[in-house]
Amino acid sequence: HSLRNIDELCSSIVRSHRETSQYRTEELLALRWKLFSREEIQAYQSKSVDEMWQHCAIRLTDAVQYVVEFAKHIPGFRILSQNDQIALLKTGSMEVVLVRMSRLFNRENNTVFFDGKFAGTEVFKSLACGDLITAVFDFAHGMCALKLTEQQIALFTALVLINADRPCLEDRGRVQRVQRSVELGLAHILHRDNQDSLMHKLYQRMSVLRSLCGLHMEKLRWFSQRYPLTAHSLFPPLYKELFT
Ligand SMILES: CCS(=O)(=O)c1ccc(CC(=O)Nc2nc(-c3ccccc3)c(C(=O)c3ccccc3CC(C)C)s2)cc1
Repeated sequence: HSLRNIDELCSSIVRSHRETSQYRTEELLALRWKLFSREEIQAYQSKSVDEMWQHCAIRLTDAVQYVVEFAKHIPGFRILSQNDQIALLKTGSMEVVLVRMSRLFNRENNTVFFDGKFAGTEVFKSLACGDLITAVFDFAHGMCALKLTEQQIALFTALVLINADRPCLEDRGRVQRVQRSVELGLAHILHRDNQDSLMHKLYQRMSVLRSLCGLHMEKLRWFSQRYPLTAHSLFPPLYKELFT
């Protein structure tokens, strides 16, 4: 790995992160204080469980769509087999969405960007999965505390996605080689930013992410047992494809 092609790898990952971030951080920071009114919060809280789940699943699927685009622009990702690309997206796309979402988290009033404004946990009450919501907010809080730059987020999310430990990979060796180059890219960026100490913190975040996504899958299983019709016919196809 000459330094030149690590540099090239980093810039192509940062470029595809920029091109596939649904919202640019700066435009969202302008919205930071746009909160839901009492009436709007009431409206969310009076939705039925399956209505609110469906509403969220649609927004989550939008965000996942951009992650799929991001993955397709990562040089090493494209050379993997179709099946390995699907396997990595199946287990990694939600994790990438959660990392990306945390850049739009306002730590001052503990709100996350949702449906065009910033929402506190009370907005998600009718989902009936308070522990998942608390865990998502706590994770976002922890990510914000690291104050990652967009470039660091780009390399970190590429590493979250290209993970050779994922289940049912056909060519684990090839994924390992791509993962290694992305790891070198992240280490290069952190060294350049004089923040080598962040690396082990990011690895800790990755294990929190894994348990958080496990909780999301567990809640989704609970939901689809209780509301099979909604889960099977009203959820977006991509959501079903990736999360069930
Ligand atoms: C991710 C790319 S981005 O450009 O940063 C971006 C792009 C778009 C948005 C707007 C957006 O869709 N925000 C959503 N927020 C939440 C949410 C919800 C509960 C707590 C915290 C955030 C969504 C969810 O549906 C969600 C997310 C994580 C776990 C669980 C759920 C709900 C389950 C039941 C489907 S969607 C935000 C950020």
